[in-house]
Amino acid sequence: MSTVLVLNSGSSSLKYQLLDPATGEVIITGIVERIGQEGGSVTQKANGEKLERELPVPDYREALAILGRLFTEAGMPLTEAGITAVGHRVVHGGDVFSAPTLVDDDVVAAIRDLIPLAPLHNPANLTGIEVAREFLDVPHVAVFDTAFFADLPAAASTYALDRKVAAEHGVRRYGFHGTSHQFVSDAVAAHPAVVAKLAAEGRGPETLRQVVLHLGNGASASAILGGRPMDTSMGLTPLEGLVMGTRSGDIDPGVVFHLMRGGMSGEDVDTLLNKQSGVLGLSGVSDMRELRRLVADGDADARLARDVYLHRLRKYVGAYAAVLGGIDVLTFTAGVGENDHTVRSGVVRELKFLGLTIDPAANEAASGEARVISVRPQVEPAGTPLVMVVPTNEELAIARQAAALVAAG
Ligand SMILES: Nc1ncnc2c1ncn2[C@@H]1O[C@H](COP(=O)(O)OP(=O)(O)O)[C@@H](O)[C@H]1O
Ligand SMILES: CC(=O)OP(=O)(O)O
Ligand SMILES: [Mg+2]
Repeated sequence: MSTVLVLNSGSSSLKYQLLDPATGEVIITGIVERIGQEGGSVTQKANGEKLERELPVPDYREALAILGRLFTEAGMPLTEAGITAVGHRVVHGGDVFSAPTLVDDDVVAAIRDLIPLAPLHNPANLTGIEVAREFLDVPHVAVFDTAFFADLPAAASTYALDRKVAAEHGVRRYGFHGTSHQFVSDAVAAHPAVVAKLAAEGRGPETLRQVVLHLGNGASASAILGGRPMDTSMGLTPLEGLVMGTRSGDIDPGVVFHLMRGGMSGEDVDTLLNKQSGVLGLSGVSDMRELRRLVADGDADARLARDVYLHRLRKYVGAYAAVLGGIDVLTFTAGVGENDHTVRSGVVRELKFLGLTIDPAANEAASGEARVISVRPQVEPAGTPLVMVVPTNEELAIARQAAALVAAG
């Protein structure tokens, strides 16, 4: 069997999956957490068995060494796992990378040069790549979150700043979670309900207008026409746009200067907006499951956090309807989008004017499958938009792209 190891290195965690890109079968999946901190731990699932262990993880080198040992324990030593490529999630590709790229020393240097654009994400991605290249002598492929959005229309990617300053500092909308937005929007376009809708309306797939809401810890929206992105909510960094677990999303840039004049350093404000804001800043919790519990208990801060979260989502769906000239399919994905039916109904219920509807039974049914959750009339009038839930799978998308590049090479 030919397998791909996918590594998603975060600032303090290493998520990994060993999978077969041809079938999508996941052989081993795990996460090493609290790298370089107290209380390191690893959780792995292999052969239907879950293993959890607390152990010191001083750095990435040790995280990968742990991964190697646990693969051996699971009866799949790294050298015998049939690994033909390692796929690395890299968050920021800047203007340099717009497609999956075979890693060599020059690519490593270019990702390093992009650190000023993604100081929270790229250093960890880079460390993951450097250490993994020492451990595994196979082709390594970098798959960039920004790639799908590389050719956004200029009107969407350009900030209205002094052009010289923007060009000098690489300031533009790059967009993130692109692997997910592409995977999910492709799955939507191929879904039988969507194919049937376009056929009934006598339209080609190039006219399909989609809004995708990727709602995880980080969250972003995209407007997609015929498979091509027209706009997306994250910008120069993954801070702009929707309200997230710990990130503010859109704020008046004047807030930054106001806080700095009030005594906070740039570093302080960066930490505030990225790590202490969003749902966490408003309610004290960042996990939507906990927020739901607090709202159910009548907690006023939690209710406001939820209202702000939903208000922002509705604003973006409305804005993207305007960008696309209408919506054919609105899709929810990622941890919150796939699992929290109250967020879905909270967004859609207020958007009847766009023709969007929600079928409570379909919305609340637990299912891991791609499905339609809008009301399905017996005879669907042409032009009725669909609302869908489509599970994302960034690891499978990365594995497939890595395998395809290696096969082509
Ligand atoms: N059953 C659920 N109901 C509501 N929210 C959920 C549920 N399961 C997971 N989530 C949310 O999904 C989030 C994580 O989403 P995920 O896409 O895994 O994010 P990330 O990749 O950024 O870590 C969690 O913070 C949690 O709030
Ligand atoms: C780019 C980004 O925000 O990623 P994540 O959601 O994994 O934090
Ligand atoms: Mg994610």
